[in-house]
Amino acid sequence: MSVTIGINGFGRIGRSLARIVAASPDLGVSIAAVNDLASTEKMAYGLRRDSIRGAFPGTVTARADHLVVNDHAIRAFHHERPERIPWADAGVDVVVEATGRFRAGTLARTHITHGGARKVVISASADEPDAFLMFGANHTTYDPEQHDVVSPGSCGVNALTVMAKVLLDRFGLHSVNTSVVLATQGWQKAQDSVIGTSREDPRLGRATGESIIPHNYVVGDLVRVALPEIGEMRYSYYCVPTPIGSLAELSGTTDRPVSVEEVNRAMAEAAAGPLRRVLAYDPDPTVSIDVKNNPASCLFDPSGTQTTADGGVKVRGWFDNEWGFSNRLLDLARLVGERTPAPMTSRRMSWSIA
Ligand SMILES: NC(=O)c1ccc[n+]([C@@H]2O[C@H](COP(=O)([O-])OP(=O)(O)OC[C@H]3O[C@@H](n4cnc5c(N)ncnc54)[C@H](O)[C@@H]3O)[C@@H](O)[C@H]2O)c1
Repeated sequence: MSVTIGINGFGRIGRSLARIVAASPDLGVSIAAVNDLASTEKMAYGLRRDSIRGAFPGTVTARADHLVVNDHAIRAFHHERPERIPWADAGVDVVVEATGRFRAGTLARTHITHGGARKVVISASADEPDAFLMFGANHTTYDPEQHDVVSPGSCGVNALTVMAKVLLDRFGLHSVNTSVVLATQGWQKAQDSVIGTSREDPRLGRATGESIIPHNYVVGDLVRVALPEIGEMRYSYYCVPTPIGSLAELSGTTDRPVSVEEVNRAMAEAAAGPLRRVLAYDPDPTVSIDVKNNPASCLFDPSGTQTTADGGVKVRGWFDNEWGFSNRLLDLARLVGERTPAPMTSRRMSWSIA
């Protein structure tokens, strides 16, 4: 069964979703509609040409109110308010909310209450969604009866969570400290614009190419949502001028002293086994650009592992902040779309047939 999605916001994340879906006919996801303030022509151009990903491997054209991607027609809307978008008319089941503007669960829910979609996946660490579901860590807690608006947290949260999950399951983990170094985001400024920034911290309006900019984003709270056993965490988060490719580091204390080899073996086994797709493992010396187009939440780098005799451990992973995260958004869209209970009428019919 294929899940039909609509994308609100055809920016870096929205277009990554479109590229991934176009490249993966077996994914079980199809795009029925997109909404953005931009014209359909600009949406098509943004998908055809990309400074990070290169030219679109196929055809993209704008035709009346449709975006045509490799002969697949996608309805294009241009509404500013989410409650105006007629998702149901376009056959959309699950909306991926990727504008960055409607991160609040209450606002995102209007895609359901007004637009007629069944479920919403917010592409960011949302405010009060029904659930935060990090793939590979707690996505199995999804409850179709309770969870209509869900969020996978952020790209950094996912990278940290999968490494924490392996350490926690294999060795026990507490006293955790994390760092994320994030590639440039679209909302950052090329020149100082501390008044123009929508962010509270004026440093986030400083010129992105000039500085390492601290961001007081509370990444640790969301790792704990997925893995409450690890307890309180400390965290730091920095924005840097690289165009794509980000870094996550996590340190903590294990229940018993472990060796570097044990940690790396545990990560390699998880990457080849239960966490395949969300965790990748690469022993080749890696720098951030090497992770570009990697679909995992985290590309584990065994050269970053350190341990101490008293149970201290430190690990390092890379992540493509757009591509890996967009893959998780699609995983989540498929999860909530597939497990959406059938409407009452058809449910009653299937009971009577049984
Ligand atoms: N880029 C990343 O690496 C990344 C990673 C993880 C999460 N996110 C999150 O995903 C969200 C989107 O990020 P992005 O990088 O794609 O941003 P972006 O700025 O590239 O894209 C946002 C898009 O939304 C459109 N938009 C803005 N207001 C709108 C409205 N009212 N209605 C319809 N469309 C509207 C814009 O025209 C733009 O095309 C943000 O919340 C961001 O924090 C981004």
